[in-house]
Amino acid sequence: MAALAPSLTGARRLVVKIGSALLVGPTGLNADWLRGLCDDVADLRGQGIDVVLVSSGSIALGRRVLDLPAGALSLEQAQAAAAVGQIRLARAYEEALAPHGVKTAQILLTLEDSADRRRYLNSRATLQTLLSLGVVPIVNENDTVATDEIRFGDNDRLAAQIAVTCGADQLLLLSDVDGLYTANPKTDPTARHLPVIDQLTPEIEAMGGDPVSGLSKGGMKTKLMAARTAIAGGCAMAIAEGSVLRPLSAVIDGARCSWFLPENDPQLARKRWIAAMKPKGSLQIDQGAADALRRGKSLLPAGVRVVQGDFGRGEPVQITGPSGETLATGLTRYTSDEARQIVGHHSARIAEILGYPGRAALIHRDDMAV
Ligand SMILES: Nc1ncnc2c1ncn2[C@@H]1O[C@H](COP(=O)(O)OP(=O)(O)O)[C@@H](O)[C@H]1O
Ligand SMILES: N[C@@H](CCC(=O)OP(=O)(O)O)C(=O)O
Repeated sequence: MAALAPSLTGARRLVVKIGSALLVGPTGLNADWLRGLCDDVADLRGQGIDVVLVSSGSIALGRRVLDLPAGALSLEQAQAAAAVGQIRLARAYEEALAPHGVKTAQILLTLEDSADRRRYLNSRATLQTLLSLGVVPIVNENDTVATDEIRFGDNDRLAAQIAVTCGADQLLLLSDVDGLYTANPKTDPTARHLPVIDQLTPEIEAMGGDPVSGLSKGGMKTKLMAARTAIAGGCAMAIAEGSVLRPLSAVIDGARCSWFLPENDPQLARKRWIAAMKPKGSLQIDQGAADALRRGKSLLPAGVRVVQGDFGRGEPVQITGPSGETLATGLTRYTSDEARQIVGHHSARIAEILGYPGRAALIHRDDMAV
């Protein structure tokens, strides 16, 4: 059965969620661990995989800085701790990724941001743009305003929402447990590990218990809720033990984990998602390019005749045929200004025309719904 599990190196876009207990230890931030994680992230980026990090830890970090007593915090204390901890958390990621030449961005969201259409579209566009610029976004809940989220602790679900929002094909929850067991393994010695879950049955859902660790919020319950969101959106989800020094390498090398398989084909889900986007502009292509698209090829600048509209990298554009008929929607790898300069030219001339190197395709096949 384990043969069915996807591989992280096969991901196109990967979201990794980091639980508080991994990042923050008794003496504060686990700096060596964070460095190892970021080494892994940089390796994956180097392989052309987009990476988004959803990181918990602001409250755990902030409460140490503020010397707050052990045990449950009041809502106000938790919000104050989050405000203090988040600034350090974001800085720590920035410092660990900068030596690899990887840029970072901080995104703070609440669950309401995905419920409100305009805010959802804005956050999606920002994420897309950051990813198309090669940035690794560091996402957390906006704990200082999201009271419910603090009470329920929702970074597992937030991560799943982010994964679906940005069209990720894999979501990895790094936790203090190496996957889903038939019962909580910390309290039930008979609990059995489940390597691959291909359907979220009521029996599976009933296995999700609360956390035991004092720093964590959601336990297995919110991870199963996250799985529901992710797999329905065509995104495979894994739960892995993350405390080893290079946690992503460990998963790649076969460390035990649980995979939840997507209900829909991730490529198909992504294509549907692209097809539903409102185009920011259009590209009229010639007959040769239209034929190539039908044969499953990417769109090269040489086959484009006219560029219309004003769009940025990673934004949706409509592709029309020689007589103006709609052929596809795709995410462009060049801005409208760049596209206007390179269309009609062979891809080998892109660097010479723009003054910097770029991708051969104007729209890659994977980013196109025909
Ligand atoms: N069926 C289960 N399988 C595995 N872990 C479970 C299960 N039910 C409850 N748990 C608990 O969930 C914990 C993981 O969730 P949590 O502590 O919230 O992690 P994180 O901080 O990574 O979000 C485990 O350490 C375990 O105590
Ligand atoms: N947003 C909160 C964490 C909430 C949460 O989900 O925590 P965890 O169960 O450790 O992933 C914080 O940064 O402290």
